[in-house]
Amino acid sequence: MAIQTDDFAPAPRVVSAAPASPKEEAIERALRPKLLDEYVGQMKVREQLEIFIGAAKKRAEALDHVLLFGPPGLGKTTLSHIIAQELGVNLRQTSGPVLEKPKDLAALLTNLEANDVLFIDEIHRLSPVVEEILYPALEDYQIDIMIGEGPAARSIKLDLQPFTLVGATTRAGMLTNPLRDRFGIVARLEFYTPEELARIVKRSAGLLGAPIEAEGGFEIARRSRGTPRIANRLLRRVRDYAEVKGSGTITKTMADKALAMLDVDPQGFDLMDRKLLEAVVHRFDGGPVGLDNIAASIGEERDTIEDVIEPYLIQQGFLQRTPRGRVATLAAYRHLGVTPPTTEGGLFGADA
Ligand SMILES: Nc1ncnc2c1ncn2[C@@H]1O[C@H](COP(=O)(O)OP(=O)(O)OP(=O)(O)O)[C@@H](O)[C@H]1O
Ligand SMILES: [Mg+2]
Repeated sequence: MAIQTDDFAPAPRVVSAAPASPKEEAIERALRPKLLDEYVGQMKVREQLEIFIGAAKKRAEALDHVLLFGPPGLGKTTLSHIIAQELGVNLRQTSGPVLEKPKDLAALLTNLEANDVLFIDEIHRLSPVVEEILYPALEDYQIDIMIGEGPAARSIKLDLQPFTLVGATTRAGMLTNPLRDRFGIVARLEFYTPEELARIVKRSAGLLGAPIEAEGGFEIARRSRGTPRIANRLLRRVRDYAEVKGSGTITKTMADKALAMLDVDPQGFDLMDRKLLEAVVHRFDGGPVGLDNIAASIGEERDTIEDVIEPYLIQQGFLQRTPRGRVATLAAYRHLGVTPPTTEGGLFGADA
């Protein structure tokens, strides 16, 4: 039997929101809902899309361009596939950093059939020259390409089939204005509630053939940082645990024990979350502290902190982003079991 190195590689971070390995990506694909109706949560986005997709289909037109943004693992890629599926068209998939030259994008665009979906992941990382090509394509379904070289070079216009661009990004703020303005539908994905995640866990357990009790599922859901990717990952780890240490059924006790072993605390925070909170509280007196200082202090990339770790801590009210830097909230002190400072002029006095 072939050994997959990946089976032995230490998991970088059990609640990291990025797919851990090619193997995990394959499992994710299998768990991905295929239709809008199976897509749990994100009511607002789903409602919008249902209407706009219905209308586009009725008129046999291309759907307006869609921008999906939100933290990793919330279902952007999944949604892009669903959009194509619901429209009944092909999906072509690429990503910002992969499109190095204008001709890379031109090749994709000219191969699209009428009303197809082009999905560009990490669209904030498109190079400016490639982005230039995209503007007229989005607006008039046309591209300008250069033929020949030197003095003989000339630019010709090519007509494209009408198409829908679906762009995904973890950072809408990093898109240039002209690009952002060309999306007719802009959808922000939100963290999921524990109830929604419990539905996802239940569905995934069914697909994986893993017996699960409602309370076991809810425990996993509650500790998944609001993120379906993490919920599915924890589910698989808890299943392993229940198979080895229990009868195979995922009960609340099994979930509790497995998650404690994985260092996921009852709030769903993992070591990195706690490290960040501890750094802000202990080393920087609760803040305000700049991102670079936090990054240096916990040995993590700035981008990872901003895209992956912080959004959930902020959404849960443990951390605040202020113009002067990051500030730990009372909830953070409480979570770490540390008495918050009561000084006037201190953190909770000065700005109040
Ligand atoms: N609304 C949902 N309902 C059910 N499952 C979901 C939902 N959203 C995401 N998932 C599951 O979570 C996994 C991760 O989702 P997806 O890959 O779409 O995230 P993403 O936002 O594209 O992440 P990234 O920013 O890392 O690209 C998918 O495999 C899918 O099974
Ligand atoms: Mg994705």
